[in-house]
Amino acid sequence: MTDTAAEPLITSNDDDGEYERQVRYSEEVDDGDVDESALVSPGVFIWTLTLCAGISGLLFGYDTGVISSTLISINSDLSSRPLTTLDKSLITSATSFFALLASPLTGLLADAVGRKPAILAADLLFVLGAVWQAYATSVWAMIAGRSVVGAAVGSASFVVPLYISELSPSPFRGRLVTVSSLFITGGQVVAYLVGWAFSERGGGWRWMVGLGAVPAIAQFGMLFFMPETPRFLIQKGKVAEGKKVLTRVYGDGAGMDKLVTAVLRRVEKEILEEEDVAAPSTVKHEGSWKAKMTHIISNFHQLASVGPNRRALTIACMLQAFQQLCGFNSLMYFSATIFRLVGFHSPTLTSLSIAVTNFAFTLVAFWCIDRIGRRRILLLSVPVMVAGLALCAVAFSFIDLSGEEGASHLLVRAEGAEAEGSKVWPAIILLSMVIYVSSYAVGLGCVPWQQSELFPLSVRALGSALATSTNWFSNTIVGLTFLPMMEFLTPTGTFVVYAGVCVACWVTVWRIYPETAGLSLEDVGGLLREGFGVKESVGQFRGRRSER
Ligand SMILES: O[C@H]1[C@H](O)[C@@H](O)[C@H](O)[C@@H](O)[C@H]1O
Repeated sequence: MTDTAAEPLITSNDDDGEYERQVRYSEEVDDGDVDESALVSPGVFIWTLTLCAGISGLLFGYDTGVISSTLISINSDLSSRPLTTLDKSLITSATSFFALLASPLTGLLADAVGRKPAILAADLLFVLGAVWQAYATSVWAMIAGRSVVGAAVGSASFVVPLYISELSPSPFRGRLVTVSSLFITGGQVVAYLVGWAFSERGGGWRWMVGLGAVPAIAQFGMLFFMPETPRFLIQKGKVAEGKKVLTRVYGDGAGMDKLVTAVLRRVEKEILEEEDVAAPSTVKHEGSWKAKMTHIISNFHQLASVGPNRRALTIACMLQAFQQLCGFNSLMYFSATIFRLVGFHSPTLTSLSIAVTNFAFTLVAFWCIDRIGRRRILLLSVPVMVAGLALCAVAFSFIDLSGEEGASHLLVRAEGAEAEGSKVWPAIILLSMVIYVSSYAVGLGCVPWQQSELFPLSVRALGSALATSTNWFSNTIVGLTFLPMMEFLTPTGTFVVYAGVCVACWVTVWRIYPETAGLSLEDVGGLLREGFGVKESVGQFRGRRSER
């Protein structure tokens, strides 16, 4: 390792973000020998931070999962009348729509004031939204409450993986980011259970939605003990503080001080290299509003015009779009409806099996995401999703859904009637959905949330935020189109369409998604410098695996 005890590359001269930079890195830094692969486990400090931050994931899962039970137990409690289909659609889609709007705004906030304040802001919104919904007396008040929760979910869903990924040592980054997916899917299971527990009580839905405030308050309290990410601190010139956090992340075992200094250098080097590319006016005088606006515009410009950034954005948005367009959340929102339609007597319990399968297989992802690699997991799991969907499509074609009203009244039928006939095909539908959900949970359910690692520091928050918006945009589309598709394309046609999306996903992943497992955040950028770096990354990954 070269001269790790030398002066810092970026020196701070005051606390308010104005700082000088010393461009002297080229000869002194050789980061090729930063070897994090010798680290054995993440350590208590990083585990504590990951678990604290993960609470936002729990809220994300809870608030998106609880809506199906809430809708069926509201009865006439809002606006003194039963909910119409339009009310239900608006209440459901308000969340994803506001999540879509909130992500880029929080991206700017996370860039300007930090990742930690962005989590804090999301907590305040979670509490406000929960209380608002719990006291709502009209449909519009409920829609407003769901919108506030949506803004919270949108912010949290992008900032938490970003926070964890910027804190994690590279060998564990995939796993630690997947912890937030575990919290999401765990939150969905809790939401189903709470929904089931309160569904028979008068006004029980107020408890369902109001309970969401509790974890948010707890996380808000814990946040004060959580640090900002070292990468953000160093970028803002707070090098000593950043180094302190890195030291706590890596621990003070033998050789760790060298490793910490080397990681610090690598981050500094990346910042300086990026600033060489950016317009000089955006680097100096960060205090004024005009400069802030120029900085934001320059970030958008950098994201769209600099080759590696554009490629990172393409991969991240494409993965997030496929995560939703493959139709998974139509099961989350409507599985009870589907199971009742095909004749299950306890549809809520059956749909709980979907949520539990999703959670259980996210645990499998947690185990294998760094070992097997992100790309390989997707290439292996997406074909299984296709098989599950194809089986589901075939099984539906053997079930007679024509009835008196015909397939055009699926929702109404689902509430009143059941399909007649053999129990075999409904069981096959359940089996096919379990196959589909388990393969989704292992791959597409969590790999796209690794998005932050694709972007260099200067555009990481903004890039991740735009990819998260793509997720919520696609989520809204699936939410709005699922029932009409079931009606006009038939259930068989609908699941065939989702299978087609999965095939497109597989081809795209195969062509453009490089293997990023085990690479440092700063090295991923190097892969995307000339192209998508797929071949090179796969070769490097094999090399790293055989060394271990
Ligand atoms: O990663 C999560 C997870 O897979 C959830 O189960 C799903 O509901 C979300 O939409 C997704 O973003």
